[in-house]
Amino acid sequence: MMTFQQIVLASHNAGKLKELQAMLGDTVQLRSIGEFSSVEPEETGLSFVENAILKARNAARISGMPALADDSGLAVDFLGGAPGIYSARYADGKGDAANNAKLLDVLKDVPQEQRGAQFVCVLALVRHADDPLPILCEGLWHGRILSEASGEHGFGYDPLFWVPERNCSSAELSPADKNQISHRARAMSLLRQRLGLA
Ligand SMILES: O=P(O)(O)OP(=O)(O)OP(=O)(O)OC[C@H]1O[C@@H](n2cnc3c(O)ncnc32)[C@H](O)[C@@H]1O
Ligand SMILES: [Mg+2]
Repeated sequence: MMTFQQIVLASHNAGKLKELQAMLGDTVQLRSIGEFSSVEPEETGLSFVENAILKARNAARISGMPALADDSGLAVDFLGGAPGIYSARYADGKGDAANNAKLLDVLKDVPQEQRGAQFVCVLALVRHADDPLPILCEGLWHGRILSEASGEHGFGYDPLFWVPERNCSSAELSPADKNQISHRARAMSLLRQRLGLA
């Protein structure tokens, strides 16, 4: 069993840090890569897996600590899986509100039954920058894209993501509830098993 007291989280997204730390509890402390560097690596991979590994290696190199990365995004069926790995950059780096506005606009004439989508999360954990065997865990969360934003919790695309098992948007879930059922929760549950924390 691998034991870690502190891991650097290879993410500049405060929402991810909050969710992942809540899921890990106090057995492992996540430290943000923002404590070490404000430079974000270019996400040049063609898959969630490649980008997660790239971010984890970069953070381990900068911090000298074991590193966990989360590469995630929203895959919309009608758009052939877009924005996918480009979710953060969908509106050319203008941020969450612009990403959401663009998605609503692109789907404006698409009927409900064709608005299926899934959130994807890949977690990659490396013990050091050149780790030849990163631990990889993935999680999917199936839902639908709403035709208008709803809810104040969460971050990113949460206000547009309808959660069928709860009959509300992801941004209407309490943080604790989202952390039980989300794509990130599923990936983290697998990671906890791999680390012997489950
Ligand atoms: O790369 P880091 O620094 O971790 O932070 P990021 O926000 O750029 O993260 P990604 O590159 O993985 O892009 C993920 C995109 O998917 C969105 N996303 C991921 N998980 C989400 C969630 O649980 N709820 C809403 N949106 C989410 C998020 O807002 C981004 O637009
Ligand atoms: Mg990113």
